[in-house]
Amino acid sequence: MEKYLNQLNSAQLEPTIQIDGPMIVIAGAGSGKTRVLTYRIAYMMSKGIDPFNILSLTFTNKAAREMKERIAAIVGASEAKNLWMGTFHSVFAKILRIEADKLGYPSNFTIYDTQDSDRLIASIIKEMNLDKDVYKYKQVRSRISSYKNSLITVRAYFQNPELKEADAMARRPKMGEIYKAYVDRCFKAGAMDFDDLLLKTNELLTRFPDVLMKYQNRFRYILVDEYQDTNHSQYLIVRALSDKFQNICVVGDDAQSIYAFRGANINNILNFQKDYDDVKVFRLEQNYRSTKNIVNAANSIIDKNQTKLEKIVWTANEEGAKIKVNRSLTDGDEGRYVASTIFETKMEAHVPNSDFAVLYRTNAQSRAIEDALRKRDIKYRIYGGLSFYQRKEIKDVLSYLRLIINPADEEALKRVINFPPRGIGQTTLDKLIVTANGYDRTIFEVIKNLDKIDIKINSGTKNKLENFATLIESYQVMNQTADVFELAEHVTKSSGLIREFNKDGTPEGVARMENIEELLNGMKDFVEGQREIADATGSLAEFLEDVALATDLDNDKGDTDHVALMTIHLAKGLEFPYVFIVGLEEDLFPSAMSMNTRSELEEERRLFYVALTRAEKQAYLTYALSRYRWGKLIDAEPSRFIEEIDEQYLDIVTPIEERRYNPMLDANIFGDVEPNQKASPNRIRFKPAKTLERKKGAPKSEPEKFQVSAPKNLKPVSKTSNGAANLFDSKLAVGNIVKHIRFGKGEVLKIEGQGADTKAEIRFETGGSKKLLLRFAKLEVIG
Ligand SMILES: Nc1ncnc2c1ncn2[C@@H]1O[C@H](COP(=O)(O)OP(=O)(O)OP(=O)(O)O)[C@@H](O)[C@H]1O
Ligand SMILES: [Mg+2]
Repeated sequence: MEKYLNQLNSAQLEPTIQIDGPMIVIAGAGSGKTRVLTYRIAYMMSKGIDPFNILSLTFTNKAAREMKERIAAIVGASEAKNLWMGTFHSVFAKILRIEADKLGYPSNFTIYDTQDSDRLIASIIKEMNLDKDVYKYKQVRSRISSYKNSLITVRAYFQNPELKEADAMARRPKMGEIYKAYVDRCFKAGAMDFDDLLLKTNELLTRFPDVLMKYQNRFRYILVDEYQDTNHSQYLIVRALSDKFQNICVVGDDAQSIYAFRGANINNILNFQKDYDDVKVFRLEQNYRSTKNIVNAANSIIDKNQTKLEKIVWTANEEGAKIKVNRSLTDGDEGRYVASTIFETKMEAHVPNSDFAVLYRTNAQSRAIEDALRKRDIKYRIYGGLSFYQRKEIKDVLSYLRLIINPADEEALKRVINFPPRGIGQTTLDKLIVTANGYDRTIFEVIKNLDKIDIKINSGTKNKLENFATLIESYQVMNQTADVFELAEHVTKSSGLIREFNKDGTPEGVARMENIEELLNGMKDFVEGQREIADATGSLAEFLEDVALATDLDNDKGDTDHVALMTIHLAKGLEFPYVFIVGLEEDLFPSAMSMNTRSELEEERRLFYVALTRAEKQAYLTYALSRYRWGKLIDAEPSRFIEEIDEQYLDIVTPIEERRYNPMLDANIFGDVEPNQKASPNRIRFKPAKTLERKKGAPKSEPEKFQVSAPKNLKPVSKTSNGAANLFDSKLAVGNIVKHIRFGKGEVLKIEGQGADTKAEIRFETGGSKKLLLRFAKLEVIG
């Protein structure tokens, strides 16, 4: 037997060497699903299967790259080159380029990113004179996205009165018209958005049986990772392609299905056995990633979900440390806790930054963490959010490049026609758009034919427009001989972009220049790197495709040693020795928007399961008692997910819950009690109540849920270690001047409420007055 197969346990070996027929591996986190896929491909190749016939679909391009590297290490780099591996989007974008003409698209079609789609939708809403507060472009985009992922084309939309009714009920009766205009405009611009890459592939495979047959014969063996998060459109593609040979292997974990909000359908995994004949089902039970504590805690969490496939997950790994639960006063404190813990762990355990990940529910939470890490001089990187390629200056450069390849690209043209400023105003652009729509031509075609068509533009402006077109055409000529790097270098200089960004001399301007430099460096790398890949030529078109489909995770060259900051959604499939899950508060995680139904709440719980199972050695759960959200400081209470974990797996650094005022606990809030109470018999404990699920509509505060018992030897104190007064005990009066750790100096305007609920309204010098709950606010009386 092949030597590398020794690196699998017997349960993993079975699906690895099962090559023919439909099969599914359903298994919990960290049990080696991705490993099975990787080794299976290597095994198939060693059995003589042509890599050309293997299609492997992964969740990120990074995952595909890593898999390919691993396979290359086993079977040799030259063999692995020919594998088709990547995300659904990147693989099918390639196929669509080959077959584009069948669908009436140019093979060099542009891929619109969400920013491009948003801009186009906003522009259509404006052109149609619709109320932009009713027709919010992001909501409209996500609605269009859900039509596309359910394969509802414009025609299907108008044939189905129920859809129109549903949109009318949602106060958006013109949704269908916007959808149509959007689709028409994309088509005319030679552009596909992300959803089109799947929708058009489906169209291709259903309308052209010969094309379907071609790819069925080509992809005789299909493998899909993270199958639980495929949407309907992806599902149909896989079905169609695998229909002839039925050599389809999918792996997944229903407990990790977390993309329902983007159309992922958990039923795809649940129904797999019904979709094919004689499906072989494999289960893996041993987790290799995490300690016993983490595995057991994760099991205890997911147990609370009703909709799930029963699974066993166990590990032979060591017991490990308990999961640390930490409470902070504010999000700022939470950040400081994370940063100092990382700092200390690094010192003690001599581990690199890259051993740590901080995971959060929403991107906005990263700021407080970043601040604290910066203060500690700990290098970090934020994944997600605005990707490098979406930064303004980068998009400007890319827009010029996109126009070279596809001058019909309306969004690229609108971006740079007057940037750097060349005297072509918005009025002119509006005229061009209206004329282009009227003649059913592209804006670029209109510019090229100004003399032949009916458009009122003065001769000065005409000249400017013609010069712009000539500039783009000169780049097109250069593109025939120059490589991406040479071309981009020329474009940034001759278009005036460099001059424009250099002009202001501000730090922002400098940063923009550095980013452009970084882009050019990346292009140089790309040109060099492409020589290593079969079929790749290092062309501009290839570069733009890479960029359009790059997720932020893909840009990670692994060159610096940094702490990873990302949303939980992005962390799927990854693993880190130390994982912080921050912001574990009701309304944040679980999200306030996902608590209306049981199924939404169960998806949040799966998200928590995904987060926890990323940790190898140590997991930290943190929450704050107050947090800035939407520009306001609001009170928060601990997430139900903390309560749901069996407490034997937890090490509660600070007491978990005090919904009623408790002086013992307050002493601790103010930092008088040493947090390190690990060995103390007097630790504050809580006991979860019988029913852990909060009933819909039930009040949030249910004090009887917990039996809080305070350690006897703790005394409430009124002075914190940094000297600020515990104002709950003190006599704060109207007119006092106080200092707040965050807002600075302020005057007390009003005091209301009693006991634990005492609040003070304070007008701060930094602007505005705020109401603060005294037992949480760190106030120092200074006058
Ligand atoms: N038989 C094995 N021996 C040693 N290590 C293993 C074995 N199987 C898996 N691992 C390791 O365990 C970790 C988890 O494996 P893998 O990422 O394949 O799990 P997964 O089921 O895909 O997890 P997830 O559900 O999070 O995607 C990896 O570091 C992997 O290398
Ligand atoms: Mg995996």
